Amino acid sequence: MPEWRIVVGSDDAGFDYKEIIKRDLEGNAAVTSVADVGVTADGHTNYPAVATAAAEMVARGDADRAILICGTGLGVAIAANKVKGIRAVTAHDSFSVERSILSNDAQILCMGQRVVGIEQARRNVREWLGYVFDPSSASNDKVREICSYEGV
Ligand SMILES: O=C(CO)[C@H](O)COP(=O)(O)O
Repeated sequence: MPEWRIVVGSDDAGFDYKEIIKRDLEGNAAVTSVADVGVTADGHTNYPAVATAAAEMVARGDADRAILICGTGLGVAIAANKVKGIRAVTAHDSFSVERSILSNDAQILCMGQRVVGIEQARRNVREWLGYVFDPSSASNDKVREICSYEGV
């Protein structure tokens, strides 16, 4: 079974889901650590700061993957993708979650608390943990093309 160090983050609009998903991750045998870059219950931070903090942890190798939640899952993905080497996607359905790993080798899954129901969001995370990118797959060339555009 793969083992994951996960970082989670959200803005105010994604706080409730972030907390629920964090608890799920802490109880998941495949997860060895969960770091939380905010926001806290009483704190306010705009989504770009949270998303780039989590993405930088992944880019540095301090975490394997990240989950980011905002209202739509869009802003956190845009911000996280500014960090070199990061592939962050917004995905709310099972198939997209699967392909985000198997096609795109994306390290960051973003979801919107105002878009997807909590049970689907939790399921997405459970399934996401079970997928591992296969570098010998036909998708690898395409992922490498993205990386080389970025100089990674
Ligand atoms: O969904 C968001 C960004 O994509 C965020 O939670 C809310 O952003 P806002 O509409 O700019 O307040």
